[in-house]
Amino acid sequence: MLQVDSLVLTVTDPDSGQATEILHGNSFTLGSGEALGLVGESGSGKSMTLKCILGIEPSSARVEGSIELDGTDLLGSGGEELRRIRANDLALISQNPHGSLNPVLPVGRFLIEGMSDARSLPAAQARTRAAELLRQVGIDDTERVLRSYPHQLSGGMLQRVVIAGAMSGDPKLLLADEPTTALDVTTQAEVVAILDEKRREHGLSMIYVTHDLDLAAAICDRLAVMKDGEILEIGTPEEIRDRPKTEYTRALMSARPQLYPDGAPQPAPGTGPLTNTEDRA
Ligand SMILES: Nc1ncnc2c1ncn2[C@@H]1O[C@H](COP(=O)(O)OP(=O)(O)OP(=O)(O)O)[C@@H](O)[C@H]1O
Repeated sequence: MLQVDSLVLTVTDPDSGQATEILHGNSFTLGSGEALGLVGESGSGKSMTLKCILGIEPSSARVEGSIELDGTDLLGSGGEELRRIRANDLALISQNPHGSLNPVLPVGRFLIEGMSDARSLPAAQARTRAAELLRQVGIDDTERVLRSYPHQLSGGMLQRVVIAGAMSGDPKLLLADEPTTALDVTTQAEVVAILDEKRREHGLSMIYVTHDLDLAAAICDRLAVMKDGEILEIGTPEEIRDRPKTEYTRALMSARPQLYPDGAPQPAPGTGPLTNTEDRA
């Protein structure tokens, strides 16, 4: 469903006029319902890859190559149509959920406005649907959360709200950019579990950006290892573990001593029932 071919991103410094190539001709594909982990150290170009797909690269950037979503080249001409496709078919879950939510709107309004048929739904019905969305991401006290403003909720609760909002828009592809980095460890496991569960339930494709090879191996079908703007190798977690093609991948794994400690794939993290204990509101 997604085919990225020879993706090059070049950024020009507005002061010096100097051009720097950030992504160096990367190619990868993503099948329907598949999850790909983009793994690599800081600055390797993971977030920039997602930004190119979303069309939110820096204004000083030039993107070359092609990014096809179900046959439509997102880098092609036809601005309005491409914007519509991106808005309907892609959903971003970023590191900071505050960036996805309007601080002056209660959470209920955010969810209702994100519903594709919001305008045609009677208010009470939209609210019932919003509450149902929250229940699906493990939030029980829906009335209070729907009334709350983002600053009144914890990061973990907000990230669940963002996931609920993403699901309500019925996207084809989830782009998750280190969605749990800002959360405490217990909450991280809960949010990853809910994201993984909902993605599978809805049959969505996903690109999951992370530094954490263990985590990516647990929730993704394939991993792409990135370094300095280049994808070095792509393979299943087992292939990356058993037959790493590059020294860099080997080093990345040896820097993670807990990866496959028994030689067995790790189970998906935190698949138990969710609690709302991290909510401070
Ligand atoms: N707005 C920008 N303008 C110019 N260069 C940028 C900009 N944002 C990031 N870069 C550069 O692009 C490269 C890739 O950055 P990117 O944010 O994609 O890395 P990353 O792998 O996602 O790292 P992290 O895990 O720290 O988020 C880095 O060298 C970074 O300095």
